[in-house]
Amino acid sequence: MEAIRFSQVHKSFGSVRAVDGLDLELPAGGSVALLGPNGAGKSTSIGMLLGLVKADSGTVDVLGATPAEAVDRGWIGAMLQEAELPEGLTVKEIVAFVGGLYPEPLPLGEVLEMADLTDLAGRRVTRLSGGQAQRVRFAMAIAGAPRVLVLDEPTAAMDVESRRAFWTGIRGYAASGRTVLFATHYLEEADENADRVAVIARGRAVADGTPAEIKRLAGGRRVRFTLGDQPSAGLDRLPGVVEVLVQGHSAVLRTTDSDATAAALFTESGLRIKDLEITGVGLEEAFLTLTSS
Ligand SMILES: Nc1ncnc2c1ncn2[C@@H]1O[C@H](COP(=O)(O)OP(=O)(O)OP(=O)(O)O)[C@@H](O)[C@H]1O
Repeated sequence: MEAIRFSQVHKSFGSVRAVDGLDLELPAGGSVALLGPNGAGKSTSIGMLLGLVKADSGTVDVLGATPAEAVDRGWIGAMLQEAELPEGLTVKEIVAFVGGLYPEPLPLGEVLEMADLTDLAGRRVTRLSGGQAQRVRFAMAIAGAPRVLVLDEPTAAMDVESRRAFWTGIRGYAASGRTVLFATHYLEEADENADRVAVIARGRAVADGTPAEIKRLAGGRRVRFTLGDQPSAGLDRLPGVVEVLVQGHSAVLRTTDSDATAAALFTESGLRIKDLEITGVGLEEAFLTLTSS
C-alpha cells in the first residue's frame, strides 16, 4: 500500500491555483523529499496531508485513510516550526508528555537519542538555543511513533550542528520502516537525505524518482562562449551536450558534463573559443524545463 496518495488534487486561493491537478503516489517506508521552488504548492499539499487544508477537488489518502482519520489514529506526525514549548518543563518531561498522548509511543530514550537530546534531557526548554529548540520539536513529532512523519522545510531555522543531528535522526527514523516526507527547496538536501524525490512545480508533480534520476534531469551546467560568425554545426555532438542555443554572437551549451564539454570545445570542435564561462543551471530553471516539456 502507498503511504501517501494524491489523486487529481486541486486547491485554489482566490485566483491563485496553489495545487493544480497533483497526482502522486509515495510508497511506505523510507524518506521522500517534496522538492520545488517557492510557491510550487509544497506547503499547501502538506497542509492537506495533515487535514489542515481542504482540497477543492480530488482525494488525498494517508495509508488508505483520509488525512483526518490518519491524524485521529495517531498515524501521522508533523513538526510545527512555530510551536511554543511549554515553559518550566525540561526536555525529557515534554517529550515524555507528548509520547504519553499516543497509544504506542517510542521509548523515551530512543526519541532523545534520535533527536540528539540525550545530553540536554534535564535542561529547561527556556534555556535552549534556537537550533536545540527545533530538535525538541522534532522529538515531539516522533515521540508518538507516527507511521508517516511530515516536515515542512524542517531545517530552515537550524544551525549547522542541529541540522546534522536532525538528518541523522531522520535517516534513523525512516530506516525503521516508517515513512518520512519533507519539503525542501534544495536539491542538495533532497539528494543527501531522501530515498526518493518528488518534484513539484506550479502545483503539479513534474518528476518523481531516485535522487540520482532527479539530479540527472535537473542537474547540468551551462557553457557559454563567443562564437562570432563561426558555424555552430556539430556543437550538439560534443560530449555531455543536451541543448545548444545561439544568442547573438554567443553560443550557450547545456551540458551534463561541463569538464568534458569544455575540453572537447578546445580539442575537437575546430573553433576558436573566446570568453568561455561555465555556470550552474539553477534548479528553478531546471524545474521550468521539466514543467514545459
Ligand atoms: N492561505 C493562502 N491564501 C492565499 N494564497 C495562498 C495561501 N496559501 C498559499 N497561497 C499561495 O499558493 C501558492 C502555493 O503556495 P505554497 O505555500 O503551497 O507553496 P510552497 O511550495 O510551499 O512555497 P514556499 O517554498 O515558498 O513555502 C503560492 O502562490 C501562495 O502565495
